[in-house]
Amino acid sequence: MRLILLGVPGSGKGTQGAILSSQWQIPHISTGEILRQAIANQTALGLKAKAYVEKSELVPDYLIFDLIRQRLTAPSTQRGWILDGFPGNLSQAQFLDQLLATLGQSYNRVFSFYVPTDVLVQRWRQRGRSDDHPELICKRIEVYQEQTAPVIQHYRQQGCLTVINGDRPVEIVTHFLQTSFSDLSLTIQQKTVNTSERLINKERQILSD
Ligand SMILES: Nc1ncnc2c1ncn2[C@@H]1O[C@H](COP(=O)(O)OP(=O)(O)OP(=O)(O)O)[C@@H](O)[C@H]1O
Ligand SMILES: Nc1ncnc2c1ncn2[C@@H]1O[C@H](COP(=O)(O)O)[C@@H](O)[C@H]1O
Repeated sequence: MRLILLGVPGSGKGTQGAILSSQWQIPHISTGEILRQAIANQTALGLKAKAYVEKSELVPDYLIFDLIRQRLTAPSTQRGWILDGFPGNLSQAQFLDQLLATLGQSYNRVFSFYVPTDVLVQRWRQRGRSDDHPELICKRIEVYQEQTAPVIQHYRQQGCLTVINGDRPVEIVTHFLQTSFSDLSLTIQQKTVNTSERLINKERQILSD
């Protein structure tokens, strides 16, 4: 299972990523969370990323590329992963496409969380993370609209995007994610069955000719 979760700050990606990761036993890779931990632990990555995260700007791509390359080539991600907050811009999306092609892998689905602004405002107030004050939230939304929204368009054009209504109770959103995913599996399974049947019929026709 390989999923990408996108959505404005506070739309619920991290909440759902953690639930699905525990249910499916695959890593939840939140770039924001990894960066916050790296900053707290004062690692080399943290020291380089700190000034950007504190201003709610995207950290330079090369730092994120190294981080994602390390995670997606690690044994722990061989069974699958849930990406949360990555790709943050189009060059990161292109990097991911290339990395997955090199690894002979692909993502199953991209989910984009939609939550109305008035609901988001309440969530930011309640969460109270250090970057949840109005000035930094405005900055993250601006970054999202300018740099991350084109990523959503990229996946929409590839036909692998599902928009999720994130303004529902947590368990309902989880259920929707699971169901839309199993619907997708069913579609894929059905397509495989149809293709196999077509091939068998073609073989029969060739043999009888
Ligand atoms: N479906 C929901 N209903 C109500 N509250 C929710 C829901 N999903 C998440 N929340 C709450 O909203 C807040 C933001 O959620 P979360 O941290 O998962 O968002 P996020 O998209 O990961 O944000 P960010 O990109 O800023 O890290 C949290 O306090 C979380 O508990
Ligand atoms: N994909 C990313 N590219 C660059 N910088 C990123 C990325 N994801 C997160 N960041 C930085 O971390 C903070 C917090 O991210 P959340 O997704 O809101 O947890 C973000 O403002 C960037 O500075």
